[in-house]
Amino acid sequence: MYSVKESKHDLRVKERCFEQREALPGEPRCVICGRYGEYICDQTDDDICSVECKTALLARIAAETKIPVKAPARVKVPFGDESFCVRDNNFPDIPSLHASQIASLRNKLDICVKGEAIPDPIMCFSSCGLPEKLVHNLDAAGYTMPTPVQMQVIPASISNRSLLVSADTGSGKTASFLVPIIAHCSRRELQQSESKRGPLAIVLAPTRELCLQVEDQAKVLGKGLPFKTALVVGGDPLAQQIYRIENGVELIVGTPGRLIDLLMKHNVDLTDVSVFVLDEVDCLLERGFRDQAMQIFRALSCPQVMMFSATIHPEIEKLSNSLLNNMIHISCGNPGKPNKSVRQVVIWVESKQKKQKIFEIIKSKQHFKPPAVVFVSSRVGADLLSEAITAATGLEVISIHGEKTMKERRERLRRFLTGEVSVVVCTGVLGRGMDLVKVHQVILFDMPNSIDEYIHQVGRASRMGKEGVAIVFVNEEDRKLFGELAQVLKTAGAPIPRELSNSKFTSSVSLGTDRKRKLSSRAHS
Ligand SMILES: Nc1ncnc2c1ncn2[C@@H]1O[C@H](COP(=O)(O)OP(=O)(O)OP(=O)(O)O)[C@@H](O)[C@H]1O
Repeated sequence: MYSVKESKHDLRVKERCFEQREALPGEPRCVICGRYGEYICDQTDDDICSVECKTALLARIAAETKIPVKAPARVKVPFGDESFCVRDNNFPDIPSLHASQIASLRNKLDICVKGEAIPDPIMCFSSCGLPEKLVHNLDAAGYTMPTPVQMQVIPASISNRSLLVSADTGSGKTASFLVPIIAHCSRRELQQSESKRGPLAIVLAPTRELCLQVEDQAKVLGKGLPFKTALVVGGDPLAQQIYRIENGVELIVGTPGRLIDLLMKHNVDLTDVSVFVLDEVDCLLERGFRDQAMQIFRALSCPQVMMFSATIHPEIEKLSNSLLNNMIHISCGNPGKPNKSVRQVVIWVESKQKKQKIFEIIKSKQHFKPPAVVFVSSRVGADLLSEAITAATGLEVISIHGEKTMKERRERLRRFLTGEVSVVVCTGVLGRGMDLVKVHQVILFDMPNSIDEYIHQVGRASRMGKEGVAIVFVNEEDRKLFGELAQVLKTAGAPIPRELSNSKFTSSVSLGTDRKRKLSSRAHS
């Protein structure tokens, strides 16, 4: 079946991928998971680490008869040092793990779960009967292996359970809800006639930019499948959005206000909507958005609800428990804290000195690491600061905020993402959810209003565990956040400016206790 290449110390063939050690430099690597390629798969001559990965390899080859089989590069799993392959319905010959083993794997992956009968995490995207084309699209997008949040959320979602998911910024939450949505939508197409094509899923997000990004990603992952999307955000002509929906779409991605507007003015049939996602749920359930989000929820008939954020408070848990039955709570990594991969550099700068300070940073070859995002607290401030930086440094700097037209916002974001301009000054519109992959530096020129927004803005400096830096200006005006900020810095081992630690607004808060936002229980299954 397979040859044992090197097994002097342990003659037992490794059944499972996680039993295998990491490969040392120069050693063969498993073509599936990148661990030590201890064996050779006879059928392919590829290096593999275990029976499990051999089965995965053969299944992949069988599934990809039309697609040339390539040996994937070593998979980099960003959180924790290991990736695990657990149970896969496609590979019945692999013995399933006991509940205690699953619990231990979740522990190692930093996945916490709460709820009844929680499905096991999956090992790869070809599990759970996802359409072949979707698996191919994931692979083509470079998603060789699911991230921990995807490992747990995808099977839980496919089992039709409502979910409340908290996971670090940049950990892959978007695909964790898009993959099951696309799989679900593709299934409907097979069963229903072309003439009946009301939407099947709605994703709500708080900003237009985030909706654009989610819709773009949905299109990439759903390419070639019978899966159409509609973007419903303010600033774009409503008539076009209605036309698109009337012509049949599977997924609507939108902001709450525009979606309500559309639903009130037009008769959109929501009967078939069975999946409702609230991305950045804590923001969507805050005053301002909550009524609109609830109005949309009530217009649906018992949908599966999936809620996501890097910052979920107990009140959100309480609210969701009161609205939904038999929910699963999933927490991955260290939600409720700034991403560990971002170095936080907090500097005490008096308000009058802030501009001078940012000019110095941007002029400094040592400190300026473009492309960079600068966060400010007001729209006027964004315009003024972008102009001032241009005047002082000669760099072209653009601003993005809610007062710009949608056309301008799109165009400016495009110029920033394509590298045409290297600095963007913005309000919170880019603070949450935005996947600014090339950005490794953010500057919080103004502290945001809450420590949660701080966590999200800092998170723009790192995706998938890449290292980044957040430079943060603070002064006495931010005193209401001193306690929480000092605690967050202490937990991260980041230096705390003397003025901040000596402030009476900081000292009233104990720096000894960690912010506890994780689910209280680990792996109940
Ligand atoms: N399985 C995967 N393999 C490789 N890259 C992935 C995978 N899943 C997601 N990514 C990439 O990781 C990055 C972060 O993903 P995503 O934007 O979904 O994070 P997030 O958890 O929603 O973050 P945030 O809380 O900041 O919104 C994206 O660039 C995405 O393309």
